[in-house]
Amino acid sequence: MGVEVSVEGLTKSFGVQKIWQDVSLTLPSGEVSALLGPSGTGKSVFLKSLIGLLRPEEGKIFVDGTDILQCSSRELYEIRKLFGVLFQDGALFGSMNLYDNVAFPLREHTKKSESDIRAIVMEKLELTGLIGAEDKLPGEISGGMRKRAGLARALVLDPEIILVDEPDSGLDPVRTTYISQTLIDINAEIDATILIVSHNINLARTVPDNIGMLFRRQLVMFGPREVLLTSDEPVVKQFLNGTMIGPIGMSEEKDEAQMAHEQALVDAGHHAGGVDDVEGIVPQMKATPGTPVRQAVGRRQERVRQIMHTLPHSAQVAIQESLDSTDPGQQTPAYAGNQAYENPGHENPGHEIPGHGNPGYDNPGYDNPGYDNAGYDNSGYETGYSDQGRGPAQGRGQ
Ligand SMILES: Nc1ncnc2c1ncn2[C@@H]1O[C@H](COP(=O)(O)OP(=O)(O)OP(=O)(O)O)[C@@H](O)[C@H]1O
Repeated sequence: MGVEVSVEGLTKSFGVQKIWQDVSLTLPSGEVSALLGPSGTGKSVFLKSLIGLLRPEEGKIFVDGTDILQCSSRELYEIRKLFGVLFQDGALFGSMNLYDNVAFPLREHTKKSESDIRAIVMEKLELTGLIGAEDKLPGEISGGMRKRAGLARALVLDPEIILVDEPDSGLDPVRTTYISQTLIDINAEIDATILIVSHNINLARTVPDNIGMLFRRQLVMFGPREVLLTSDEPVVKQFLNGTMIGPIGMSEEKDEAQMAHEQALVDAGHHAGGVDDVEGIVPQMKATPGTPVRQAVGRRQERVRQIMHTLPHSAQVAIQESLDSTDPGQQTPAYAGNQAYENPGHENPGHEIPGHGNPGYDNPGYDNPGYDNAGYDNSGYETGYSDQGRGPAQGRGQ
C-alpha cells in the first residue's frame, strides 16, 4: 500500500513573496487526493516541496514517517525513490525517444537486464496507450501523448506515491477523462497514494477521494470529497462552479467594491459564467471493470465513518448516501445529524477532520494588493539538484 504523506505548519516564500503559510494536511495512504486552487496559488510549489525540490522555510513534511526537511541528503535520495511524478509538460528528455525516456529511471536506479526493462517499459506504454509510439521523439508527438509518456515514466519504478501536476493541462475533455480513468485504475492496481494538482472542476468533482483548496496563501480546506463538494465556503463554492461571483477575481486579489459591482451586473441579468450551481455530489469515478478492487474505497469508507460525526450536516448526508449506494450490504451507522457538528465556520481549532486543512482560514484582510512577482528570484529548483541521475521523480527535459 502507498505511504502516508503528512505536512505540518508548512510555509513557503520566494524572497518577499509568501506563497502559502501554515499549511497542514495528511494525504491518506493509498487514497487519491486533489489539491485545487486558482492559478498562482502555489499548487505546483506545494507538489515540488513534497519531493524536496523546493524547500519550505517552516514546517515539517513527513513521508512514511521521515521528515524530509530534516533528513540527510542520502535519506532524501532514498525517499525520492518512493515517488513517481508527472510534471505539467511531461518533463521528457527531448533527445530521447519515448522508449528510452520511459526506460531511463530503470537504467539509472536498477540493475535490471535490458529484457526485463523492455517488459516493464512495454507494459507501461500499453497502460498509457502509447504502443506504437516508442520510437518517436517528444517533439514529434502531441501534448497529450507527452503527458501520457510522462505518466508511463512516473510508473516504472512502482512508486508508492504518485504526484501529478495538472494532468488536464493542454488536453481536451475526453483525453482528460481518459487520463483520470488511468489514474483511478493505477490506484486500483498498485494502491499508491496519489496527489493530483489541478484546476479542472470536472476532475475535482469526479476523481479524488479527498480534496484540498489553496487560496490567498492559505489552505482553505482539506478533507473527504463530500465535505468540499457540499461546502458553503464562498471560495470553494465559486471555484467548483467556475463563476465570477465570489472572492476569486481575475487577479489574485478582489475587493468588496468589485464583488458588489459584479453582483449588481448579475442581478441585472448578466451571466456570471460557469456551470449552473451543482447541488449534491456527482458519483465518483470507479476503476475499470476487470481491474483489481480499489482498496482505497473500503479504507476511506471506514475512515469517514469514524469522523462522520465531526463533519458538516450536508457532508454527512452526502457521505451516507454514497455509503448506501456503493456499499448496500454493509451496516453503516446513521449519520449523527448536525448536532455533533460544532464548526460551521471551519474556525474551530478542535475540528477533528484529519488533515482538514487550516481551520483558521479567515483572511479577508490580506495585505498584498498588486500581484507582484518581485520575489521571483529562483528560476531553478532551490536544491540545485542537477539533471544528472534524475529518477522519474526528478526528470526534467526540454
Ligand atoms: N522557483 C521559483 N522561484 C520563485 N518563484 C516561484 C518559483 N516557482 C514558483 N514561483 C512563484 O510561486 C507562485 C506560485 O506558483 P505555482 O506554479 O505553484 O502556482 P500554481 O497554483 O501551480 O499555478 P497554475 O495553476 O497556474 O499552474 C507564482 O507566483 C510563481 O511565480
